[in-house]
Amino acid sequence: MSFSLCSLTPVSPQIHERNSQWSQNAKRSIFRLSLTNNSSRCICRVVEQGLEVEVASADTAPQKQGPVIDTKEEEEQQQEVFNGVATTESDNKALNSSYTAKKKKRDDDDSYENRFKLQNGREVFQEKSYLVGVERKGGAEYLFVIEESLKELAQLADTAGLMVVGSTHQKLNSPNPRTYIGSGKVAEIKSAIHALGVETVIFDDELSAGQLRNLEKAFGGDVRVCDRTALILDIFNQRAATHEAALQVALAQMEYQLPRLTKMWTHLERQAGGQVKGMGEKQIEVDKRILRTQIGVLKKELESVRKHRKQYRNRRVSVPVPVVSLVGYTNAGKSTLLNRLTGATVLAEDRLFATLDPTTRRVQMKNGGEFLLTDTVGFIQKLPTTLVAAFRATLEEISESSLLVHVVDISHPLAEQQIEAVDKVLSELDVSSIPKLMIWNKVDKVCDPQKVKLEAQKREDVVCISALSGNGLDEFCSAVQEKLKDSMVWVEALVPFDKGELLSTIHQVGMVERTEYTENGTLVKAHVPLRFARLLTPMRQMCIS
Ligand SMILES: Nc1nc2c(ncn2[C@@H]2O[C@H](COP(=O)(O)OP(=O)(O)OP(=O)(O)O)[C@@H](O)[C@H]2O)c(=O)[nH]1
Ligand SMILES: [Mg+2]
Repeated sequence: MSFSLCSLTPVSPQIHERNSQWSQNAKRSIFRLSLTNNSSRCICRVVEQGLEVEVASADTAPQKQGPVIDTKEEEEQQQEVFNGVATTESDNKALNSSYTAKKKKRDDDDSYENRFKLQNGREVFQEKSYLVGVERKGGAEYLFVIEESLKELAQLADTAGLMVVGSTHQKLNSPNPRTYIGSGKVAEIKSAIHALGVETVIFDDELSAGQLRNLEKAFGGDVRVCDRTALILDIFNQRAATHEAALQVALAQMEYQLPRLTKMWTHLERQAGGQVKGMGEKQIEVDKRILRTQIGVLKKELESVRKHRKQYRNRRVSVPVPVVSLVGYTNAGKSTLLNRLTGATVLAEDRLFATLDPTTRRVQMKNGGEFLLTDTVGFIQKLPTTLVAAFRATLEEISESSLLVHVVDISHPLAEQQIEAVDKVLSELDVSSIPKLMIWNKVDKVCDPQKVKLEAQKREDVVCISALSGNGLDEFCSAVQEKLKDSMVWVEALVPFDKGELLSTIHQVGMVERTEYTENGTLVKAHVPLRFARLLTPMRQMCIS
């Protein structure tokens, strides 16, 4: 299959990687789409089956510029000024200002070099970004107040490897359909762009294709405009570590991209002096067709990957150990908890969206009981619908669990809003019938842990823990067991002596209340998962007779 170069609106801030700009995932059978918006370096690169299919214009990474000024000459000039060799005051001033300009240029070059940072094991160029938010007048539409939402956006930008140099917000009745913000605000941001050397402007809400285009035009130059969704997609793109996650992210990026493919080819008409009028429009159609084909191919590939995972899951189900899923806001401590309880080594760090792929590990309790614990992708407010849809299949694991453990960072000032945001996503996933347990994590970080613990005791189904220190983990396991018991059925079965392995499975997956040895076998009274109870049916009958 081959794909042609197409011109696309920017999906996200370009994270310039030194040396290997495109090849990070080259061995994976995925489509990798990276974009820049400068018309001179508009690129779409598609990688399939580990092969680079087509590449055009490699002029993407800003080349490191060599020092523009001759340091020696500059030092001599400076000496002359300080030694009073310059004859007149105007000469002095001229030399001074020339020196300042050259020094600034050299500092810029130095800071340019310093802006290459190691990010997720890759060296990336930190673009200077400026954040913009809109607060709706009288609207209780959003969970977070604008300042907090922008703070979170800054965290997202930092996670993506960008350098935030400023931010602003505006109160509006409703967003401007052309530019999202008002014209005065556009002008204000434009001045900030010049003053701060901004390269990317990030909006806290999803922008339409027209708004993106109009804003880029208004800001002028090479300034890139993107929105929260594109930024999150970019982080996911950087973090996707498995084949399935990479496919899901690529699909979400393309679906985000499709409606935004407009009017990018009008430069062709201008170059041809109007003789090829309509050519731009045609090219958009071609681009859209290419993208739709790619989306189709990706969906098929995802389907086959999922089939595989399902088969694996079915095999797992044959041993009916209850599955407990950890859900929660990003950075709440889900992976830390999984690691602590199971000795797993899932990446846990103080960054948003550290985890994308589910990881399942066995938890062995002190009383011999077991359950499987699954760590999942974190949620966030204003989670793009394209992403929820893309990750639906991964999150389906959640819908097959016996219990959902909602992990909350109780030390976070917006813990309550984060709980609401998580509940909102869970309601979209249709998992309301699964029992839930809430964990207030990071209790070691709050000012008054005792007060928080007392508050938790007053509530039903809340346990206080510190995943980091291990405090409260025994209570957590007991609470999980109690909750699991609610979803199990009571059985009394007579297990023949030659079925010893069944007896140990009952101990493993259920909660045994009593065992008695009789002439015909072992009489067991226990709570067991429904699926397993069915397996015991013949023995239950024996018991009844
Ligand atoms: N003080 C304190 N820090 C914690 C605790 N649990 C987790 N953390 C820290 O919180 C940060 C985020 O932890 P993770 O386990 O990566 O959070 P997560 O919920 O898996 O995050 P995502 O994968 O991004 O959704 C890390 O820096 C952890 O060390 C805790 O109980 N106390
Ligand atoms: Mg995690």
